[in-house]
Amino acid sequence: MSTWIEIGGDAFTFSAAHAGIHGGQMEPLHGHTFAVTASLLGSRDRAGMIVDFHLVKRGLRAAIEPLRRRTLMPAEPVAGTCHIEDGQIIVECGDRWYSFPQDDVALLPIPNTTTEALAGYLLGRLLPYLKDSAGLERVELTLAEAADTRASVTADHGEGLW
Ligand SMILES: Nc1nc2c(c(=O)[nH]1)N=C([C@H](O)[C@H](O)COP(=O)(O)OP(=O)(O)OP(=O)(O)O)CN2
Repeated sequence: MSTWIEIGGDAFTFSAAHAGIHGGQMEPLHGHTFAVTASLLGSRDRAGMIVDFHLVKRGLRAAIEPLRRRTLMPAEPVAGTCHIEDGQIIVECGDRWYSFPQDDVALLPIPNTTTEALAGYLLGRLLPYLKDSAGLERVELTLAEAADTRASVTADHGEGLW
C-alpha cells in the first residue's frame, strides 16, 4: 500500500518578479504569485506518519522565504550577463538591461527563472529537511506560476538526494 501526503498550495505562496530568457532574449520584467506544493510518498511509521507535516512546512517556509518580494535572477544566465557593481545587480540580455539594488534580488544558481528551474531549486532547498525521514521514498515539488501553468520535479530515495 502506498501513501501520499501533500503540503502547500494556497497557504504557501510568494510574490516575486522575474524576466525569463527565451530564445536569447529577456522578456519584460513582470511578477507572479507563485504557489508551492510538496507531495511525499512513503511508508507510514509506527505513529502512522510518512513525515510530520510540521517538518515539511518548516522546510517549505525556509525555501520560499528568501524569494518573497524579491526579483529573481539567474546568477549565470543562459544568455547575456549578470554582475554586481556598486551594490547594484546589473543584468543584460538581448536588447534589455536592468539594474537592481542588490538587496532586492535573489540571485539563484539556475540558468533561467523558468517555472521548472525554480521548482528544481526549491526542491533542492527542501530535501535537507527530510534527510532523517526513514520511510520516505519520493518527494515531488510543484510550483504554480499562474492558474494554468505549473511545473513539478521529483527526487527518489535511490538518487541519494536526501
Ligand atoms: N516551459 C516554460 N515555458 C515558459 C515559461 C516557463 O517558465 N516554462 N515561462 C514563460 C514566461 O516567463 C511567462 O511568465 C509565462 O508565459 P505564459 O504562460 O504564456 O503567460 P502570459 O501571461 O504571457 O500568457 P497568456 O497566454 O496570456 O496566459 C513562457 N514560457
